Amino acid sequence: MTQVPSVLTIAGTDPSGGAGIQADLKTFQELKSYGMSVITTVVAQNTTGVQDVHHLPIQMIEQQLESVITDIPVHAFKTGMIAHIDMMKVIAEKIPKLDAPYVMDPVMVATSGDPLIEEKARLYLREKLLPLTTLVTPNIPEAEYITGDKIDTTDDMKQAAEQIVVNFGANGALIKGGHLKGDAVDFLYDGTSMHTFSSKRIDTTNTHGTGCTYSAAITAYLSQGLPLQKAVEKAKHFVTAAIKHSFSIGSGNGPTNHWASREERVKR
Ligand SMILES: Nc1ncnc2c1ncn2[C@@H]1O[C@H](COP(=O)(O)OP(=O)(O)OP(=O)(O)O)[C@@H](O)[C@H]1O
Ligand SMILES: Cc1ncc(CO)c(N)n1
Repeated sequence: MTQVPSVLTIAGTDPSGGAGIQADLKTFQELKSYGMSVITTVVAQNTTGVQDVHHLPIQMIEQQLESVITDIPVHAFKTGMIAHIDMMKVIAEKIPKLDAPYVMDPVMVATSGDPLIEEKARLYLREKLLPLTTLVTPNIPEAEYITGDKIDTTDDMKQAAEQIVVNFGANGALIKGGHLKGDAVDFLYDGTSMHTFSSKRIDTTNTHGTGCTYSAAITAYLSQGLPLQKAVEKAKHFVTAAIKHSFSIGSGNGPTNHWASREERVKR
């Protein structure tokens, strides 16, 4: 009988396949962890932006979580888009039952700039969910929201990473530099030391779902028992390759390529 690490995403959907649940499941599959998903919101979106949203009833989100948890072990899980405070409350209640590493992608706006969560939910996320995380993975605007401080330089990024752990109670914080100029540099503060993950900036606008793909890859590696720093290092290689081989499809920001990164990983 094959034993496989199983991994769960709790997030919104993307019918165009580049972000959200769809990006997460593609990443889990590519990295050979068994992927499961709880949908919070059905999002009508594509490479150009968000056209509509339909939030699932709270009891349906709760039931999906119960259906998974009561049947299959979860070796690591992530959350993405959680639009409403009531959804967050249900998820916060179930987290102790999961008893596994938790990666939070604190999704607030889509690459297109469309807002994905309500203002009250942002506050709850910062006050109540953050302390439950093994790792939180904000981009620069999300890190600015969490800390309340402007981030312009790599020193500001490092400071934000440390602050999110020390002042807001996350176990680890990975600040992503995709939104700054120059190399794509991310900083991880794990409660003891600062680690740097850097790659050359790829000249592309195909960055729809990069954050989802990255946090899903970290979660998959954690489900396989890798320590946090190693999981981030390998996930950074994965997302960089996926951006390098991204698809110029759609008329907006194209999606990353989850499977063409395979050759890059085989070479290493
Ligand atoms: N043009 C690029 N070239 C290389 N790496 C990039 C580029 N853009 C982003 N990255 C990297 O991709 C990863 C995801 O970071 P990013 O800041 O894009 O996340 P995000 O804004 O949360 O994504 P999303 O578009 O899903 O909201 C990080 O490792 C970042 O450094
Ligand atoms: C559902 C969903 N989650 C996250 C993002 C951010 O990329 C998105 N565009 N859609």
